[in-house]
Amino acid sequence: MLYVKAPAKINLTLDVLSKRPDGYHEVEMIMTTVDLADRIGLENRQDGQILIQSSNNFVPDDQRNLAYQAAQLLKDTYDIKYGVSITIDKQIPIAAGLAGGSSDAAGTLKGLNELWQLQLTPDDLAELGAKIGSDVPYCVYGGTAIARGRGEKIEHIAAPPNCWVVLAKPTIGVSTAAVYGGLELDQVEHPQTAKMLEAIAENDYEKMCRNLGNVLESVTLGLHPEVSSIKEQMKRFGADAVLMSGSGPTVFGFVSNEARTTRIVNGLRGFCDEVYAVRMLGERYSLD
Ligand SMILES: C[C@](O)(CO)[C@H](O)COP(=O)(O)OP(=O)(O)OC[C@H]1O[C@@H](n2ccc(N)nc2=O)[C@H](O)[C@@H]1O
Ligand SMILES: Nc1ncnc2c1ncn2[C@@H]1O[C@H](COP(=O)(O)OP(=O)(O)OP(=O)(O)O)[C@@H](O)[C@H]1O
Repeated sequence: MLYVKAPAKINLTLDVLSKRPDGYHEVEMIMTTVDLADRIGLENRQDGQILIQSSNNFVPDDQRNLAYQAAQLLKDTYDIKYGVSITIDKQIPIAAGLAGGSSDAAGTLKGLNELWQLQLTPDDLAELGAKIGSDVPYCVYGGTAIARGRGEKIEHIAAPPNCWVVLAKPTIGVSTAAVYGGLELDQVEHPQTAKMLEAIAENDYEKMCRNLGNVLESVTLGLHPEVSSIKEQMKRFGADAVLMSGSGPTVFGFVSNEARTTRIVNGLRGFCDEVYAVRMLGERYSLD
């Protein structure tokens, strides 16, 4: 059995520049991986079948699973006769804005590249991953990056200033397509992506906190007011800065000190089931 870690990501910024003719949106977003990860087990099969087993009943166990799609794509592209049993130990909240499914797909691509000895480069895997979903190429590399296009054009940047990250996911799940669909582009307040890049380059924690921004946040807040109240609580308990990740509904808060992190986590647990204190991983390939 080969094991691969598939970490979650958060968006430090998420800007949408335009709507494209293909139905996707042109984005510009800074993402970084955090140390909350699914663990994927891969075992070769001689019968050619792809089987999925997961610790979580809400994870689909058929071709709807992005890890299944990753295995199928490799089989089809490289005419592989083997199959694979994929076990997903799910730690990342589902439909949360943390790229859980995309990271499972990326982890499966990387793991099968080894198991089936395909000798593909990370760039090859990222290009294949784009066929599965917009976040998959980024998840192949991990670390800190600015993503453009529909999310598949990746430029690696330095690790953000070090701090604690509190994640809180309300019980609702959010459909990414519905959130992009609800975006009114002429009304959005664009984040200062250039300032965030400066903050990271200068390793300036306060500047990073001041420049968090996500244009999808107001859409999700409109659909799910409970996300607003989690943001408010996180600020009230003492987070330095708070933002929704991706299309939501997970909210993250940055905290510079451990004692305050513990206080925020304990405070939030009162009315939110899924709360985690994690660290940013910073560099690409840091889990490999
Ligand atoms: C919100 C983010 O997670 C931020 O990292 C991503 O932009 C979404 O990435 P994802 O979940 O991998 O998205 P996909 O599976 O490729 O697309 C889901 C749906 O989101 C919308 N979508 C996604 C990406 C993009 N650049 N523009 C879009 O409009 C489309 O309606 C698409 O049908
Ligand atoms: N391996 C997987 N893990 C979790 N959900 C998956 C997986 N494969 C497919 N799905 C489906 O995808 C939907 C979205 O789940 P996921 O956890 O990937 O969302 P997300 O974290 O919001 O992703 P993103 O941030 O990339 O938009 C789920 O409702 C589920 O039905």
